[in-house]
Amino acid sequence: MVAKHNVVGFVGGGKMAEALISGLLRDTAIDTAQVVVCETHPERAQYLRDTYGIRSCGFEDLADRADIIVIAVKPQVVPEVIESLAPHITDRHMVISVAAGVATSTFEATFDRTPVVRVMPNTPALVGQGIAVVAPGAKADQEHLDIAKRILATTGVVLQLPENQLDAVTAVSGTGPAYFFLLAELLIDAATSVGIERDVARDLVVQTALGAAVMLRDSGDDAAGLRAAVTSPGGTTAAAVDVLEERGLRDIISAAVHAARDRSVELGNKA
Ligand SMILES: NC(=O)C1=CN([C@@H]2O[C@H](COP(=O)(O)OP(=O)(O)OC[C@H]3O[C@@H](n4cnc5c(N)ncnc54)[C@H](OP(=O)(O)O)[C@@H]3O)[C@@H](O)[C@H]2O)C=CC1
Ligand SMILES: O=C(O)[C@@H]1CCC=N1
Repeated sequence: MVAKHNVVGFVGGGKMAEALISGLLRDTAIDTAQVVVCETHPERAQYLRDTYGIRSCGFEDLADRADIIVIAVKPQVVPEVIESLAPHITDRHMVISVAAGVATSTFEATFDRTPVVRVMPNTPALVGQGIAVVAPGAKADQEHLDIAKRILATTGVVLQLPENQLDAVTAVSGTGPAYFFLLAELLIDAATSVGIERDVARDLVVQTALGAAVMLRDSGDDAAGLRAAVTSPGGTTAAAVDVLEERGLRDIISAAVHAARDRSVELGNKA
């Protein structure tokens, strides 16, 4: 974990910040006094105070208390956050940004001596099952990367990749939970259309997804191999997969990932 003297300050207290805060606080070595948040909505700030026992404050106070500043606002808001933080950033700060698409150079253009680490986490961080990819900016050294990795490790798996892969990562694992949630939503609806009660359908779909994910992770076999093992010749799975292939699921998934990657690039260009 971060050291006892570190204070992590979140700018933006939305869904992603909450997932990271919950992970941090699951680590028994970190105290609630080591996490602060700056959030514009008073009721959201209140919720975070009530739920996690952390403090909320304004920009100046946050920069004063925290040495690790996590940027967790929407990419479109990043420029105004940089402007608001700039007068308060000193040599003791480092910045971790989770904003989709926003390059470390965007921060470095204003915070010229500040180490910046760009991170793409995902919301399963909330339940300790996240995956986050970290990429160092020009001023970040191994110590800053290690701090970012230790923070993210409280929420799940951490990988390091070059920053030029982060838009693609955003399209796969950052956005990825939504692909699986949509599939679950559609499967549950389809289950009810063949006569299964909705709550039973939910149990069937959730446990099937969990079992498939654990097999993918632990069996040593790849996705195609595991699918082949379910697919008896001339059987039910073949009937279903034929429909998915004929109707273009491969192209649909590929187009979706490209669209998400392109949007990440676009968000970064606007920031
Ligand atoms: N959600 C996800 O799955 C993931 C999100 N991310 C990234 O995390 C970042 C946050 O996303 P997410 O948590 O979903 O977004 P949210 O909108 O849930 O959270 C952002 C919060 O910050 C508040 N806010 C806006 N401006 C300021 C400001 N100037 N100072 C303080 N707080 C402010 C927002 O208020 P308001 O609503 O008024 O704008 C909102 O409550 C984004 O950059 C996103 O790309 C990365 C990986 C996954
Ligand atoms: O939808 C978004 O833009 C953010 C980034 C990745 C997941 N959610």
